[in-house]
Amino acid sequence: MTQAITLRNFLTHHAAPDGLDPDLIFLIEDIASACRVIGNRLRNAAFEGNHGLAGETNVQGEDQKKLDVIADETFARICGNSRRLAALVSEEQEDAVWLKQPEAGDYLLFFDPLDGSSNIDVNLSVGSIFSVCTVAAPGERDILKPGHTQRCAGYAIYGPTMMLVLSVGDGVFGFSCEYGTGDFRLTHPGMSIPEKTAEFAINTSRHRLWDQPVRRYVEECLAGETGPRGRDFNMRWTASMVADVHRILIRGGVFLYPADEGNRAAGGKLRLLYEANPMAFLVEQAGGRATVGRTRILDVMPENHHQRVPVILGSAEEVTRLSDYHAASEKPATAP
Ligand SMILES: O=P(O)(O)OC[C@H]1O[C@](O)(COP(=O)(O)O)[C@@H](O)[C@@H]1O
Ligand SMILES: [Mg+2]
Ligand SMILES: [Mg+2]
Repeated sequence: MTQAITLRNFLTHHAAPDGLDPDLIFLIEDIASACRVIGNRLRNAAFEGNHGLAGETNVQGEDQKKLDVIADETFARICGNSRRLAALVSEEQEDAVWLKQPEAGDYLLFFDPLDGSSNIDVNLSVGSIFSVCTVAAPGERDILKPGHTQRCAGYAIYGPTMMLVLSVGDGVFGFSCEYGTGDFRLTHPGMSIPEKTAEFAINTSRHRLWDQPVRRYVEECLAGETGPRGRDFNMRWTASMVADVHRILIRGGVFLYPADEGNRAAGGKLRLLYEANPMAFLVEQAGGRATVGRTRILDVMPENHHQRVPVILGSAEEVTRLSDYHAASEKPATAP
């Protein structure tokens, strides 16, 4: 069997028609190294006494797991020396960490070091999410970049196989980590999301809090073959965005973490800069759609570093249907 090409070979020769900036290649390789180290720390967590809480809360008021802290430190340590990296923006840090005087074309790295960390102690898949944007002008210390300006986005999934999935704006490519060498090798070229699906993912324990368009959509799916959709739907919810999005990139589906009565004041649940934007970039690159209801996630203008947004993403037909339901519910009632 021929050996699948390595991440470095792919980035150097195949990732973009005009080639990639070598400093971006170095940065992506550093991100891959950080993810490899985090994957190994997860694997050994029980031996190293790293299950459980760190005893601190992060800027979002959430209890940090020991591995949230380890993953955050790992990203900072390994990526922090990347030559043109100007700043690190982490879920676990209140403020951006500036590494150098920013110059035009320098990179900004946004990351959720460990996503789905409530799944660690029950030994289910978790991940790391990342996004890379560029500094537009010398001295600019603006990290509030809309998602359509991302240069690269991706995630690592720590599942039965450790994988790195990424896009530099020309399709989505999945690399599996080879046991023994630790190399990431291209195993999933040109990942694409089928337009149609019969699988949805949402935390249904929040049903009582949903708005009418989401309630309508889910109830129609649950009604199955005899309902308005005329077919049966399957449901999955992992409580780890990386695992839920990975499933959609492999076999289609739609993922919803909408605004509801319980999270509206906060803006939603998922964070724009290091969860929603990178996943929306990947989903669009794979032929799917990603919205906050009607508006494209990638067009949301960020207002703050840890901003939360509603997220609806996946197979284009279902996301369009949900967007239509939102539009219909916003129309003023017509006079009788
Ligand atoms: O527990 P809930 O409300 O279903 O939320 C699950 C969501 O929260 C998250 O775990 C948030 O990520 P973190 O673990 O990085 O805080 C998402 O991965 C997931 O989609
Ligand atoms: Mg997360
Ligand atoms: Mg996290």
